[in-house]
Amino acid sequence: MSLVDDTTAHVPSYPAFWIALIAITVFAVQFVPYLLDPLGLSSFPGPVLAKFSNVWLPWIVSQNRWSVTVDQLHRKYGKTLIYCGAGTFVRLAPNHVSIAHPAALPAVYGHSSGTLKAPLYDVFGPFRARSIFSTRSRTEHARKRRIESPMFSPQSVRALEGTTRVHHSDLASQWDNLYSYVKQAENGGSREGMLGESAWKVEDGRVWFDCMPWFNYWSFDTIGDLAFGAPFGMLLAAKDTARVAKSVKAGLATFGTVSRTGEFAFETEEIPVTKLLNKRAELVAILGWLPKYWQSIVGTLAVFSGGSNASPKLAGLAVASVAKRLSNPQAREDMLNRLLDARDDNGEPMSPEELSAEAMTLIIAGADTVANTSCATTYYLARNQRVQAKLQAELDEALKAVDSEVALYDAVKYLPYLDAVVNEGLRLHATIGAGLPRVVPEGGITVLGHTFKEGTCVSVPIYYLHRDESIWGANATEFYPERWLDATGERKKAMLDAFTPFSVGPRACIGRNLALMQLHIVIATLFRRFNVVLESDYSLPVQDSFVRKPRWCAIGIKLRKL
Ligand code: HEM
Repeated sequence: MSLVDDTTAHVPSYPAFWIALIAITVFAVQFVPYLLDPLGLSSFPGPVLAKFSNVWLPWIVSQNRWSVTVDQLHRKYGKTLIYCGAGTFVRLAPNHVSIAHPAALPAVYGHSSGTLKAPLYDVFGPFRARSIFSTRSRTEHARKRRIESPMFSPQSVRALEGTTRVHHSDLASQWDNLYSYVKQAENGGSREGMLGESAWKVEDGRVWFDCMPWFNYWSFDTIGDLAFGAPFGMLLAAKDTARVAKSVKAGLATFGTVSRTGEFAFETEEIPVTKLLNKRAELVAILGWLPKYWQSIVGTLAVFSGGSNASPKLAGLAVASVAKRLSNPQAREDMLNRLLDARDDNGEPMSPEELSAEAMTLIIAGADTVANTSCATTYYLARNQRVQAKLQAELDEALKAVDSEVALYDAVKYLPYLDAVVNEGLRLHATIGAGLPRVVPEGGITVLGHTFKEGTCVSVPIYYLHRDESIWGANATEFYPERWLDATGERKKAMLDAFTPFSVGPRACIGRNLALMQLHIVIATLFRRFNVVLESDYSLPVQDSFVRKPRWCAIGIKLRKL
């Protein structure tokens, strides 16, 4: 009798066996569908790896080249006329086609398209309950949209202006504080230092600092106040910080029994909100494109631990924001009221988890996007002194009778040059630059003469549409607000058809009116008060992960003579 179990003797242990097994598996999983082409996409051009593998797109995203690569591919294949559509259609994955044409916007995103959000959106929420942004169910989305739309109607947004003013004013005051270091330096004071977490230096009669964190402080405080009746306190502390629930589960459990003293009924901790948000954004933009079985493996890799750890902490922020607001029943009307009053078809209110999911969407979708757009617009204005001077002349004239450091929306809403500046910032930066992926419904859809089968993923790349020379002219990559004022007739129509910073259709941005108000007021307030220049003629460094976030933006400011 053998003392060893030799039943494994038939299993070859040499590497060739395993290599062969992996090769056969890869062939079966990737090449067979490629060869069979069940979605009929073989005629569309694209990178070879993208045609048979789901790894190409997440790889590009991980290299921080998402919008730019898609843009380059459309241009590349546009020059190779042998392909159908001459650059309009590019295959980004075995089942995904990017369609770079304004006419594709209504076909892919419009009310009658019938498309649904793609599985990418499954990775966005840390809660089991879906938010208005992350849900892929049409019925659930329609219910949430009905509840939340009135919060963002033009009238409701106008009513919020008063609450936002204090934060515009705090931002301007903090930049005044920074500028006061110039005078102090002239009187022998220090030439560099810190205001909160913001490093500054004095040179050439200006104070120099990175403005990106300041736009974050301002924007997050504003949304905190609008949504939950209190700012996070970032702007006054000049610090990327907020108090969050240490354990989401413990936080959620207190919602029904929350204390009325303003004290949290659970353990809390301080977190650097925007730093964690950026880490999480990097990770979800990669994970979202991977098949489900890869997501759980990749998410645990040490290299992504920052992003993985960020998710529960940001969920803790939503939980703490809701809990704090619930502890103050006397709070003025805010967005949370609307969510609290909402009832489903069975008369049931939102669960604590659903409330938190919506709160997190409001914080992230509302604050991050506005901060990034404001920063990018500031960059372009600082880089273009001609444009800045022209804007300031318009603001000086329009606001000469206004006795307030913060611009009133009524006074700046219809200023043509300011409006053109805001549009140009949204166009050129393309805060959400990627194509937003949608799944083709049963029966298929036809876009620009091509019928896509059920289950195909289609998207329209915003960054490309905003820079297409055939629409915007040879100077498409320049910051040139005049284009909005000079264009008329067919040309203006073509521009408006391609301009889609907030997307279109039933899943378009719900906060558009609020975003436009915020952008008009903050640009008018800061540029009327300060002349802003860049440290050098650098390109704006951007983290391109779903939202395009400036990584930093070093500027020098000087108080204008008002
Ligand atoms: C410059 C600022 C902003 C830009 C460029 C922007 C852009 C967008 C875009 C392109 C979408 C569609 C996303 C998709 O289909 O995946 C979207 C959706 C959304 N945005 Fe905004 N947004 C901005 C500001 C805001 C603000 C201020 C809020 C609210 C406080 C907000 C709340 C939302 C929500 C809740 C959705 C999901 C809507 C739905 O699915 O029904 N956004 N946004």
